[in-house]
Amino acid sequence: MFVSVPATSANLGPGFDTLGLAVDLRNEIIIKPSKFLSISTHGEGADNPKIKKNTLFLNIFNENYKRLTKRTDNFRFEFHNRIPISRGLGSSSAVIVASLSAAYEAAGVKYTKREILNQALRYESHPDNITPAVMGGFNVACVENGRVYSKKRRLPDYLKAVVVVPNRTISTAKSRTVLPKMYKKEEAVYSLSRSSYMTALFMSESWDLLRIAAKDKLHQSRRMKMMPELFDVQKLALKHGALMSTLSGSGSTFFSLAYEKDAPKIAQSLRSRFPQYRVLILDLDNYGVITKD
Ligand SMILES: Nc1ncnc2c1ncn2[C@@H]1O[C@H](COP(=O)(O)OP(=O)(O)OP(=O)(O)O)[C@@H](O)[C@H]1O
Ligand SMILES: N[C@@H](CCO)C(=O)O
Repeated sequence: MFVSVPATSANLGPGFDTLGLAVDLRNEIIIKPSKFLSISTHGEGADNPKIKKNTLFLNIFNENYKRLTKRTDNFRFEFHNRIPISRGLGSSSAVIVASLSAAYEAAGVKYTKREILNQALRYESHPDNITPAVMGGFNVACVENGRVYSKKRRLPDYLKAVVVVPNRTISTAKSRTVLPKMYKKEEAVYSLSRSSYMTALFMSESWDLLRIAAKDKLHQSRRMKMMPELFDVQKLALKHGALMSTLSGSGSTFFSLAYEKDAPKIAQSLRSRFPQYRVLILDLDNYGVITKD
């Protein structure tokens, strides 16, 4: 069995815990029945003993395989990781969505993507990464009584993502602790209005107004202060034609959306100014998690 799951960029500025989209940078897992548990890890995290063990994947897989089959069986897992870990590209959501999909496939139980998404919410309480990881495309999502209600819009081929991946990791849990418990009404309205406007722009493919919609007062600049050079990344990307440029998830990656023709010059300017960071031009993803026998 083969499972492939995309990286995701959440929040998109003002859509804190609600907006997200998928990019074509995928973790792939090959799973085969085996006499003994066996794991091999390649790519991102392969040199990190904690990631190599892949406890997060195995715990979710085993729990759900047992729930679905009432059995415990052994498998061989081969992990090919491309999503940078703890950099704001949804690495934890990718693991959660991939392990759930793998458990349903291995159990031979019929399922829908919506079921995977609702199960994924048990392991990650905000839906903005898990929804595009399952569905692909741009998604707006909310949670009611333990279920995810979401709407997807496919993304066109002529748009690309330019992502700047710093070498510093930022854990989501830690990055949430720098946020205030209370917000002023003006801050809430500022971001709420832009999050709604951004959703309307994505749904109507009105890309040229995105940079107004992408501003935020809830989390972005508070988090960017932990890595102040990100303000320059954002300025430079916008100066060279990015349609919007936002902190990806809780950081440290910075995500810019651009017309295909502008992506190389945005990437080039970022590479020359920040040679220590990885700068990637990525296709957007409309498929979400994929499984094959
Ligand atoms: N490929 C992987 N294999 C095993 N564990 C992983 C893998 N990717 C992520 N993890 C687990 O998820 C944690 C990272 O989750 P975290 O939410 O902090 O970052 P992220 O999902 O990359 O960022 P964001 O949610 O902001 O997009 C890691 O510390 C590790 O425990
Ligand atoms: N909405 C989440 C995304 C990161 O998982 C946050 O900003 O903390």
